[in-house]
Amino acid sequence: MRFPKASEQRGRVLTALGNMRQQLSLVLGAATASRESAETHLARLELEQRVVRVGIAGAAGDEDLADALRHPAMAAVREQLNAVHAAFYREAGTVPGQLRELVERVAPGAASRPPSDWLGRVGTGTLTVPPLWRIGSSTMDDSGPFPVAVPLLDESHLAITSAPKTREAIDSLIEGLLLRVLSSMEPGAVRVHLWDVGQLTAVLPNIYPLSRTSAVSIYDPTRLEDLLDELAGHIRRIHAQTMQAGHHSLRGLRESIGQRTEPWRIAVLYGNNETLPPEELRELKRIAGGALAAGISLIIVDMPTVLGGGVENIRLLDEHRAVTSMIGPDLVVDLDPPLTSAQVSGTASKLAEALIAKQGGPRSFADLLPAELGQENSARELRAPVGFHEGDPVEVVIGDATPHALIGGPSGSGKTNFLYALIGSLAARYPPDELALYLLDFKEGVSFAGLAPGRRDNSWLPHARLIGINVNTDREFGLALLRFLADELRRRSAAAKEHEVTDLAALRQQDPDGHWPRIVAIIDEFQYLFSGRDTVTNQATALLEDIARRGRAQGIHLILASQDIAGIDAFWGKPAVFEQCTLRIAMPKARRVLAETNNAAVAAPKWHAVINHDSGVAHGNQLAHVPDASSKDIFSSLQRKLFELYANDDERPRLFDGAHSPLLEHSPAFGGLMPGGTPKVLLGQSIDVDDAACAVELSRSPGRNFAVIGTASAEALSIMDAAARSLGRQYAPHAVEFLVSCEVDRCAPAVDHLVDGLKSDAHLVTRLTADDLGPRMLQLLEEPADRPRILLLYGVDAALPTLEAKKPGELKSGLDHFRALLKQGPTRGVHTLGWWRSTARLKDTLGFGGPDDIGAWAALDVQGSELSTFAAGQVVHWSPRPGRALFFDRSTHVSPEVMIPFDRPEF
Ligand SMILES: Nc1ncnc2c1ncn2[C@@H]1O[C@H](COP(=O)(O)OP(=O)(O)OP(=O)(O)O)[C@@H](O)[C@H]1O
Repeated sequence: MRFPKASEQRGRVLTALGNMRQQLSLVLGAATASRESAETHLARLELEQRVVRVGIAGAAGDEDLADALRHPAMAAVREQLNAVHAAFYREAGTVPGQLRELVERVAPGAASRPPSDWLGRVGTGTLTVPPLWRIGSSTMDDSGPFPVAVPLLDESHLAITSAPKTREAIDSLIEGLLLRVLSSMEPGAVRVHLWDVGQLTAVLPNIYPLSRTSAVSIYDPTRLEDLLDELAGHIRRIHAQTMQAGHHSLRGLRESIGQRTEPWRIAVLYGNNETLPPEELRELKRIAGGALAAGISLIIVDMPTVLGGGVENIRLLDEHRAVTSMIGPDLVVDLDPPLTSAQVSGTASKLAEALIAKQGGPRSFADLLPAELGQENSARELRAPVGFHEGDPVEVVIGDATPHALIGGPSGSGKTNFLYALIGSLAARYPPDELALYLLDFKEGVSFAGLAPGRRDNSWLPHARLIGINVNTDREFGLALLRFLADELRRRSAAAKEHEVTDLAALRQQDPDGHWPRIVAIIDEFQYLFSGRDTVTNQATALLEDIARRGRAQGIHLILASQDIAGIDAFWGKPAVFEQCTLRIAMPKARRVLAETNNAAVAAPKWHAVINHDSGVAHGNQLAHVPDASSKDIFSSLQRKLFELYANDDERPRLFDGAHSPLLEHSPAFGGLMPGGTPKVLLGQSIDVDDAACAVELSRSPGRNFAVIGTASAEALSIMDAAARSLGRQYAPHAVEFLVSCEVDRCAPAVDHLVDGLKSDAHLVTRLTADDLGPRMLQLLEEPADRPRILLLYGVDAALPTLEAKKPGELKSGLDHFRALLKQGPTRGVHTLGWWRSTARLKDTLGFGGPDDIGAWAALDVQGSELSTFAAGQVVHWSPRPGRALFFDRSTHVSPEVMIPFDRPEF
C-alpha cells in the first residue's frame, strides 16, 4: 500500500476549507439579503402608516414624506396607497349625495329646507315628527356640501359646548332649531321650556312673542328645580298614562291610538360650564333617562355632564363652525347662517297668533262636556276634564292613586264654581248607575240647592242621591252622612268578601247585576264638622278616617273643600285623612292645600285652579282655567238634559235644608201611618241621610209616656201637634179619646186648632181644666179602659199647684193620681204626652218615683247637664238652639239625638 504525500493532503484540506468558506459566504450573503428586504418592507409599512395618518394630500405637502415616497423602493407603497385612495373616494364621493337624499326624504319642509321656504308659515304636523333637523352643512370633497342634521324630540337629547365668543352663534343655532320644529308641527304640538343659569333678563328674547302662549315657558334662573319638577311631573304622568294603555313610550301610544294625547316638549337649559349642585344634577340625569319616552328632549348648553337616553353633541369651533357627533370629529360643520332677530320674532309672533286662534280663545263649560252623554264606565276610576291649559283639557282623576281630594280656596276664589265644573263634567260622562253623588254644604247659602228639585225648576241632577244645604248649624247632618258612607263601606266590604275580591272593579266583574256605582261625597266647608270639642267632632274624625282609609278599594270617595287654613288646621291630629287626600286642588291664593314649599297657587290667575295629583308636590302641578259653570243657565241646561235622559220619580235626591223645617204632611213617615199595630208618635224630622221622622212607640209597657221639656213654645207646640196628629191617623173614628188640657194661655189658639182638627177627623176629644185633671186621672185609674186614651197636657207645670192641693178628707192629691197614672196608665192603654217648661217641674211631678215613667222626651231650651237624670245618667251634650230639639227614647237610643220639630204655621 502506498501512503499519500503530505502535499496532496494539504491540498485537499485547503480545497475543503475553500468550499466551506464559499458555502459560508453564500449563507451569510442570503441572511444579509433577507434582512435588507425585511428592512425595506418595514420602511414601506412605516411610510404607509405616516401617509395614512396625514392623508395623501398631507403627505404631498410634507417634504420628508414626499421625498421618501419618491424613492424607487417605495414605488409599491405609492401605488398601493393611490389605489386605495382612489377606491375610497370613488365610494365616498357618493356619500354626500346619499346624505342629501336622506335628509330630503326624512326631514321635509321646515325640518331641513332653507328658511325662505317656511319662515312665517304655520305647521301642520300632528302625529309624527321628522327624525332629523338641519343645523348646517359640511363638505368632504369636491362633490359639494351635504346637509348636517341632528335628531331631536322622540329621538335624542342635544348637548352643545361653546367656544369663546360663541354665545350668539349658539342662540342662533337653537333659535333656528326651535323655529324649524315649531314651524313643522301644528300649533300647540310642541312646548318649549327655557332656563338659563346666568341670564337675568331674557333667554332667547327673539322667541318671546311665543311666551304669551303655552308654547314657550321661561323659568327663573335661580329656580332650576321648578323646571325639573315640572318635567319630572310630566314624565311620571305620561309614563303612567302610556303604561296603562300598554305602551312603553308616548310615541307607541300615539301610533297605536292615532291621536296625540300630549305635546312634545323641548327643554333648553343653558349652563356655565360649572357642575350643577348634586341634587339637581341627579334629577337632571333621571329626567334625561326617562324623557325621550315621554316625548321630552333636552338641549343642554355648557353643562359638563353626561346625559342618559341618547345624546348627540355639537361642539362649536368658532362663530360659524362646529363639529358634531353626527358626522364625526374630522368633518367640520358650517353652521347655517343665523336668522335675523326680526325674522325670528316675526315668525314667533305668527306662530303665537296661530296657536291662540287654534285654541279658540277661552273655553266654556260646554267644552268640558263629551260629545255623547253617559258613555263612560267607572269600574276602574272616574276621569273628567275640569278646565283647560292653553286650550288643552286638564283632567281630574279619582281612582286608585287619588281616591280623595282636598280643595282649598279663599272666599270668592271660585271653589263652588270649580265643584260645579267637576260635578257637571263627571255627570255628563258617567250615568247614575256608575256615579252617585252626595253633596253637602256647611256654608250659609244654597250652593247645591239647584241640583235638587226646586220651586222654579223642577228638574234635578239624577246622579245626586243627597243634597244638604244650610247645614252650618247641623253638624249632626254631616255626621249622618259619614255614618251612611261608613255603613255603605261595610256593605261593600262584605259583598267583596262574599265574592272573594278586594276592590270595586273586581266586585263589579263578579257581580255584574249588582248596583255598585262609585260614590263621591262632596263636603264644602267640611271643617265645620270639627268645629266643637264634642262627640260630633270625635265621631266625625273617626268616621272620616275610616272612610278615607278604606274608601279607595270600595269606590267611596271624599272631596273635602274648605277656605284653606281653617280647613287644613282642622286636620291637626287627623293626618290620616289629610294624607289620603292625594288629589289637591288649589284655587288662586289658596295656602297650605299644596305642599308647604309649592307656591303655584299664589301666582295662579283668576278663575284658574292648580290641579295636583301628587299630594301637592310641585312636580304634580297642572294649571287649568276653569270655565264658568255656575252662572245662570249654564249648569241647569246640562241638568235638564241629564234629567230627561235618566230621571226617575222614585229616585229624587233627598234634599236636606237646614234653613227650612219640613212640614209634617210632607214627611213620608206621616203619609205611611194607618190604623193597626202599635201606635207611633211622630215628633219631628230626624237628622239623617234618609228622610225619616223621630218617633216613639206607644206600646202598652211601663214608662211609655212622653215629655216635652223647655219653654220654647213654638217648638213645644210643634212637637205636641205632630204627636197628636200622627196618633190621630192611626185610629179609626171613636177608637181613641184625646184628653186635652192647656195651662198656657197664649197657646190656647194652637190647641183649639188642633182639637178642631182631631174632631173633624171624628176623634173623641175632651177638654180638661186644671181642676178637672185630678178627678179625671183617678177615674182613668179606676174605671176599666174601653178605648185607648191619650192625655195631651200643655204646660203641665202650671197645673201642679192645683194638682198638689188635697181636697179636705181625701188621702190622695191630684198629683198622686197623676203619678199613679204615669206609672200604671201605659199598660192600660192610657199614655201621657205632656209639656213641662222646666226639668225641675218635671222632677217635681215625678217625685220620688224617679224618671223611669217618662220613657221618652224631647228637650228644647234646656241645658244638657240638666238632662242626664233622664238619659240613664249619661253626660248629655246639648247646647239649645232655635228650631231644634234633643230627643231621647230610653227603649231605642244609646244616646240622645238632635231632631228638627216640624214646621207648624203660627196661630
Ligand atoms: N271660572 C269662573 N268664571 C267666571 N266666573 C266665575 C268663575 N268662578 C267663579 N266665578 C264667579 O265668581 C263668584 C264667586 O265664585 P264662587 O262662589 O265659586 O266662589 P267660592 O270660592 O265658592 O266663594 P265662597 O266660598 O264665598 O262661596 C261667583 O259669582 C261665580 O259665578
